[in-house]
Amino acid sequence: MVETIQWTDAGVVMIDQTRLPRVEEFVTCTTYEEMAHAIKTMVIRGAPAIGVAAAMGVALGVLKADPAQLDAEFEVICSTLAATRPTAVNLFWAIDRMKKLYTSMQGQPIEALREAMVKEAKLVYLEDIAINEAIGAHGAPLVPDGKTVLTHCNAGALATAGFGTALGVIRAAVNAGKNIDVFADETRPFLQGARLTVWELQQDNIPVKLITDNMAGHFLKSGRIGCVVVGADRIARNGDVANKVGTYGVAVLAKENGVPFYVAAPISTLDLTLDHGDQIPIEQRPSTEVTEVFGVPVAPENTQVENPAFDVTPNRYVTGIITEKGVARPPYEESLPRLAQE
Ligand SMILES: CSC[C@H]1O[C@H](OP(=O)(O)O)[C@H](O)[C@@H]1O
Repeated sequence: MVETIQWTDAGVVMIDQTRLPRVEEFVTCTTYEEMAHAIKTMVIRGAPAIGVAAAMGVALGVLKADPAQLDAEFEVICSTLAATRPTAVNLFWAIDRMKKLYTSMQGQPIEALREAMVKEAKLVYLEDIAINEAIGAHGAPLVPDGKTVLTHCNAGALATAGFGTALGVIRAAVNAGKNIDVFADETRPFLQGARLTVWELQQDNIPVKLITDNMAGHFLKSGRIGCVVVGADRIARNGDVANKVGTYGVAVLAKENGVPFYVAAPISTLDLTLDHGDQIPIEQRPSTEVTEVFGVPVAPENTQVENPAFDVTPNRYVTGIITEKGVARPPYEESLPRLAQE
């Protein structure tokens, strides 16, 4: 299993996901500023993974903060990390969790605070792996045996602390003895599918084929796809799902062809403060992600670009939302809050 991120005595070590699959290179962050940069530049990416990274980034910041300016510096640490990427709610969930711990330790010696912060960040990491395994266990029975699973982007070990959410469901189905293979959408423009999902599944010897994004409809119509399983970055209380751009199109084509469309995500991806998905902030990313591939231009100079990193899939296209506490079914306004409270 690939190691996405690790807390070490030398700093937080993570595989540089901008270099995969050609280069397996690691980055070590020793400050919260370096961690913020790693999140913003997608050295580490994926909703749960950037939540873990943010928690570790807060701990790094507290380790180096000036005890005489602690409250002011802690605020800057959290706001800097919160400003990195707007869509994945896991980032804000993790920062809020570290803030609650900080508040609960007011007046305690700096050494005790630092130790508690590091311990909490490590706990966020360990809990995420267990959560993903539970998501896998709930999702595996939903995967039709003997068929192909279509997935979009990367919601695997590389998008989490380990095991993955959508790929966790796939891993659990394979571990349960199901005879399945995977079609991975390349997922332009950042190519998480081509560069990360294919690489991950090959590491686990799970049969995977790469398809281009514009092939999804053809295969969904073919009868070959047993189900679609994707991750999520933020889910509103009505079950609208923000995920990597292109997910919406896959979901509509899945419904058109009667293919179940599942979203696999931890409860920490729910944003029950939002009534519907149109309220979810959509990150706009640099034009060069669209006009270049590994620095090679694929469009004329000065090409104007739109590059929304996510889109929102309305709940009517979502067959079920697989969480660590079970599978939510429509009406999501009732099932999601109930699951979140369990
Ligand atoms: C485990 S869900 C990961 C989720 O995050 C990805 O976005 P990005 O690669 O930009 O961080 C994508 O939406 C995945 O579904």
